[in-house]
Amino acid sequence: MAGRTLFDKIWESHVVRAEPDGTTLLYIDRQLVHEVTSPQAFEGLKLAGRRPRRPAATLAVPDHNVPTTDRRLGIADPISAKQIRTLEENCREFRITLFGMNDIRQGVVHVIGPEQGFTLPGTTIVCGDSHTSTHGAFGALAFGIGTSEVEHVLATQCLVQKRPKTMEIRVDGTLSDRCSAKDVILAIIGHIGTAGGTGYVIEYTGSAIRALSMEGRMTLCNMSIEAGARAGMVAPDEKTIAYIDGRPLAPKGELFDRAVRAWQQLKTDAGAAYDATVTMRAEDIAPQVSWGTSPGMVTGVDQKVPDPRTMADEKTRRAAERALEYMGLAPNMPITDITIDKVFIGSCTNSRIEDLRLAAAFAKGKKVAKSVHAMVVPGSGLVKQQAEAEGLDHVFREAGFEWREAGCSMCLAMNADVLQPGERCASTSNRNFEGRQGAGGRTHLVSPAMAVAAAIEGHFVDIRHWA
Ligand SMILES: CC(C)[C@H](C(=O)O)[C@@H](O)C(=O)O
Ligand code: SF4
Repeated sequence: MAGRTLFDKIWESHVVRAEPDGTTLLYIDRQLVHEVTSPQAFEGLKLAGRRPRRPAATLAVPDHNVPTTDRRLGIADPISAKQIRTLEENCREFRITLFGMNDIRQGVVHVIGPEQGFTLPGTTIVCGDSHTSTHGAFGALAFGIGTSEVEHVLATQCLVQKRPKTMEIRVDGTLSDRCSAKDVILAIIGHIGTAGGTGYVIEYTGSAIRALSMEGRMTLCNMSIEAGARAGMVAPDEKTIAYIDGRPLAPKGELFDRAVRAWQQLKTDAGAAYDATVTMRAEDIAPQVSWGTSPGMVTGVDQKVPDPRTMADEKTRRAAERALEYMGLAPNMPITDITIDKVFIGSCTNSRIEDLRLAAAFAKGKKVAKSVHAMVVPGSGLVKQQAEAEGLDHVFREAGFEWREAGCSMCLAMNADVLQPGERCASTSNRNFEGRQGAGGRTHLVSPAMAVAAAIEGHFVDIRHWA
C-alpha cells in the first residue's frame, strides 16, 4: 500500500461511514463555540428537544463582541450584550463549559483552544468560525463550519463531509532575520492566490516550517482559509509535544505518554502522494504588507504599490483598480511611503505571548508617532496576565500603545474598536476586506514587528533594516 499523508491518517481514523460517492460521515472529537454563530444552533436543539450528544467535547467562549476596555462597566452595546448573555444561558442550559467574559481564561476562541490543551494532535476540531484552521498547527484536522453544522455536531458529534484533496506547501531554507510566520503565510497567499487552496487541505512542510515555534505555526495555519483552503496543518513534533505537556485540558501522566506515542505516528509517510505541491524558498520572503482589499493583494515592503495597467488579466486589473481606489493609494508608490493612522496588534493570527514579546522588544524605549493611535489586544486573559508578569504592558504603555483586555476587537470591529471612514491601519490580523475594521476603514496586513515599526515611524518601514 502506498504511504498515507498526515491528512489521510486523521481523516481515515474518523470515518463513521463512507458512501461510494465519497460523502462521509466524520466523527468530530471537539467543538469550540463562540457567541456569534451559536445562538441559532442552540435554538435548533431546543426546538427539536435534543441535548448535546457529548457536552464535555465542547468548549465555549465569548470573544467577538466583548469590550476590550474596563469590563466592570459592562457592555454598552445592547446587541453585543444580548449575544453574550444568550451564550451564557445556552451553556448553562446545555451543560457546556464556558469561559465567561470575566474569566481569566477568556480570549479569542482560537487562542484559548491551544492554550488550554483542548487542541490536540490527530483530532478533528470544528467551530462555527473560519479561522478554526489555526488548530491545524498541532497536526489536528480543524476547520470552520456553518451554524446548522454547529447544531448537527452538538446533537450527533458527527458531520457530513466530502473528502477534500491534499496540497503540500513546502518552504525550505532560512527566513531572513526579523521575518516571521506572518510574512510566510502572506507570501504564500500572494503566490497561490486567495482561491489557490480551494478544495484542499494544506500540509505545510519543509525546514522553514519545522523551524517555526508553535505560535508561528498557528499564525501560518490561521490564514490557510485566506488561501481558500479547507484547513491547514503541520505534523506534530517535539515542539508540539512540549507545548501541550502540562496544559490544563491535556492528558496527564500515563495517558499523556500513550498519547505522545500515538502523536509520533502522525506524519506523512515517505512516498505518500499529495494531490498538489507548491514549493517556496524562505530566503525569497521579504516582510510583507498588503496593499489591497484581499489578503492576496500583498507584496514585499521593499516593493511598490502595483500598477493595474501592467496586469494582463482584465478581472485582476479591475479588482486592483477598485482596491487602490478604496485604499486611497496610487500605483507605483513605494510601500514605505504609505503613512498610517492606527495600529492594531492582536487577533487570532498574532496575539499570543510570543507575538507580544516580539512586539514589545521592538517597541522598547521608542515612542509611537504623534499622528498614530496604536493598541495592543492580547489573545486571552492568560496571555495578558503572562505579558504583565513579564512587564510587557509597561513597555507598550511607555511607548504610547494602549493596553487592552482580550478579544477579537478591531480585527473585525464587532465591538467598540472601530476604524473611522478613511482611516488607515497597520494590522496584525488576517482580513483586509472593505469595511472589515469599520466602514471605510483601510487595512494593511502585516506582522507584529512590522506593525510596531509602522506605529513608531508613522509609515511602513523595512523591519530588516530598522533601528
Ligand atoms: C464572526 C465569524 C463567523 C467570522 C468567521 O467565521 O471567521 C469572524 O471570526 C471573522 O474572522 O470574520
Ligand atoms: S480574531 Fe478576528 S479572525 Fe480571529 S476569530 Fe476573531 S474576528 Fe475572526
